[in-house]
Parts: sequence; structure tokens; C-alpha cells
Amino acid sequence: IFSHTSPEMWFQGLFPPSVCPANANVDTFYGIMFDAGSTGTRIHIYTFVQRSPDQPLELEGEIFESVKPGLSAYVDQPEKGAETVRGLLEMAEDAVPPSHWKKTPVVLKATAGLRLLAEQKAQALLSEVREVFEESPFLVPDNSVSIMDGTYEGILAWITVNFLTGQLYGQNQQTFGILDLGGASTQITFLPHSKETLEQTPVDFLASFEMFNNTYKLYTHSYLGFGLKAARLAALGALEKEATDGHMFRSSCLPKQLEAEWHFGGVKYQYGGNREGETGFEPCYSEVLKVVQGKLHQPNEIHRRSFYAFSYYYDRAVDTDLIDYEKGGVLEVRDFERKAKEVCNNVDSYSSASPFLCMDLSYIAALLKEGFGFGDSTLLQLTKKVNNIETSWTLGATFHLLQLLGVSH
Ligand SMILES: Nc1ncnc2c1ncn2[C@@H]1O[C@H](COP(=O)(O)OP(=O)(O)O)[C@@H](O)[C@H]1O
Ligand SMILES: [Ca+2]
Repeated sequence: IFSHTSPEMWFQGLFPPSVCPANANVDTFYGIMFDAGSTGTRIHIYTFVQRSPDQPLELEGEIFESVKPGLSAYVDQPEKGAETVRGLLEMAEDAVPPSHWKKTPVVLKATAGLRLLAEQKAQALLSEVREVFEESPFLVPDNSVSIMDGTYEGILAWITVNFLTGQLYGQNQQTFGILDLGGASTQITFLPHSKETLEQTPVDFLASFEMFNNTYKLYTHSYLGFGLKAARLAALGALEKEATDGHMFRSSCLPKQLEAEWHFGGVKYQYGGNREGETGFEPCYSEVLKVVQGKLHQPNEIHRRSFYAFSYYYDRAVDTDLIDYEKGGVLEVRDFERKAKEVCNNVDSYSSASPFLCMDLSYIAALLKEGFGFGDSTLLQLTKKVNNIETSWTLGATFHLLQLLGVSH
């Protein structure tokens, strides 16, 4: 039965991979990146292989885990917050072989949740996390625990998506823009082709960097306070008020009879439906419109670029069966508005899913159309994973980290 097998084939199977001559030079590297988001903390453990010293690293796989709530919910209990990081880091001890621990870097970058906290409180949280890192067996680079600048959030997510879809190397590069809708902030990033865009854009919306022997000048901006959950508070009028305690914030986007409370960023809010007044899509849309109208820069060129959208764009599209949770899909901007009408005009029958569904969908429609200025028929690619890797800024950040440490070229 082995007569068709050549001798080389025979021997190949006999060598364990690490001593097999064909693989003699293969090196494995690991990188651990924490995303301390406003609604949750996530660990991404990436595995890379290098087939020979003169070849680039290849991404082999990712292990991903997350916990809720995010660090900012522990604003007055920093040690407890850091414990959530410790729990996730223990997973990394199982995922990375002990022989590699000392050279595997671990980094945490916090986003909008911590940007919104008082400086001192945010620093207290970060310093507790630093202690957890120092006690771990991993490599802790300088400045390994920090709040990330919003500009990087956009650039790094852009790198991730365009790397995973194969746009950053080889011929025929047609990069995709990205739209990320977090809890507290939202990002838009794309590679402008036209000179007009570069001329008409405020300089702090443009960022240049080098990657894989190319120079890119990206349009990118992170809007703090325009994430989905921050937008809920803005729509409810809860951001203008000094004392939120005991005040009931009402909205035409919520089920009429609803009264409930909600915790975000360590603050408790009470909210409810418009018992006396109107409810439904029309009044709701004008509420959320006030949050975005005239507040965002509208680059003309977005009408001619293709965009990937993720985070809450993805989650709310899944919640309303616009796309499949596993497969994602392609939507038009108008699909969000259509769903918003459907949900808002029957808000009571959807309230078991989430009382905020009408408000969230209306906000997404308003953000896309009146905020960024997208057309009704603009196509959005909704994706959670590409080739089984999460479409998160964390991969771009890990590339950058390995480059800084001299592990990759
Ligand atoms: N690794 C991930 N893959 C896909 N979606 C993610 C990932 N991490 C976070 N999200 C999504 O991001 C949204 C929450 O944003 P978050 O990161 O907590 O806030 P912010 O970016 O404003 O700090 C949620 O929709 C969540 O599903
Ligand atoms: Ca995020």
C-alpha cells in the first residue's frame, strides 16, 4: 500500500516538526495585545512564524477572549479592574509555551472609555494594570500600558483590514476604508486618491506612515463622544446635565412605558419612554440628528471609496437580522434607516431585545448619512473576522510593536 509513496515522503512524517530538516529554520513568535475598550477588555494572542531569517513574519493564528464590563467601569476600584486583566493574561500562559514567555511582549492600549475619565482616575487604573504585567512571566516593553491616541486607532484598524484582505502587498492594491463604531468613540479612515481631498481636509485628519516599503497618507479621525453608548447619553440630554442622580431622561426612541436605569463609565442614569409625548421613527430621528448634525467633517471622496464597517455597525445589523452573525454581509446605508423605521414604529414589540434598538439604529443611520455624508446606496461590507482573524486595530498594533522590538522587518 505504500508503493506510490516516495522515500522522502516517508521520512517527512517521521521527524517532529521542530527537527525536520525542511523546517529547520522556522521560528515561532507570539505577541499579546490587550484592547481596553469602553464596553469590555479583550486579549488577542497572535502567533507568527518566520520560515527563514530573511523572510517576513507570517501571521499564523489568533486566540481571542473578552470580558465585560471595560476598565472604565472600575473607575473607583482600580485593583478590581486590573484583576480582570490578570484573568485574561492567565489564558496567555496556556497559549504560549513557557520557553517563549520571556520574549513574548504584552501590551495594553485603552481607548475612549479611559480617555473620558478624569486623568488621575485613568492613571490609577493603568498603574494597577502595569503591576499585573510586571508580575507576569512575559516581556513588558517600555510604555506597555497606555491610552492610545484616537488617530492610531483608525490607522491600526485600517492596517489590519487591508493586511487581512491582502491589499498591502503585491500588485493591484485597492485599499478599503474602515468605519469603527465603539461605545464611546467612532473612527473613519481611508486612503484618499484625489488631490482635492488632501487639500480640503484639516491637517490633523491626515496621517502619514510607512509600512512594507510603502508610504501611506491616510484620512483618519476618531470622534470622541460619538460612540454608540455615548450617543445614547447625548440623545437623552444626559451629558449637559451636571447632576444625573434622580433625574429621569426621556426619549421618543424608547418604549412609551419603559423606566429603567443604566450604568456607563461608572455613572448611573435613569431613563424612560415619552409617556405623554410622541414616539416612533420621526421624532426619534430628529433627536439623534441633533447629536451629529454639523459636527463631523464630510469628505467628498467617501462616495467613491469602499468601506468595511465593524463593531456596533456589525452588532446592530446582526440584532435585526440584516446580516448573519457568522457570515456578516454587504449592506446599503439605507438598510439601517429602513430597519430603524421598522423597529421605531413598533418599538414595544422589539423592547425585549434591547429597549435602545430603535435609538441605536436611528443613530447609526444619522451618523452615516448626516454625520459623514454617505449616500443612501453606499455599500458597506460588514465583517467580524477575515480568515478567522478579528478585524480589530490590535493586529496593526502588534505589527507595529514587533517592528519596534526588532522582531519583524
Ligand atoms: N475583537 C473584536 N472584534 C469585533 N468586534 C469587537 C471587538 N472588540 C470590540 N468589538 C466591538 O466593539 C464595540 C464596543 O466598542 P468598545 O471597543 O468597547 O468601545 P470604544 O472603542 O469606544 O472604546 C462592540 O460592538 C464590540 O462588539
Ligand atoms: Ca473599540
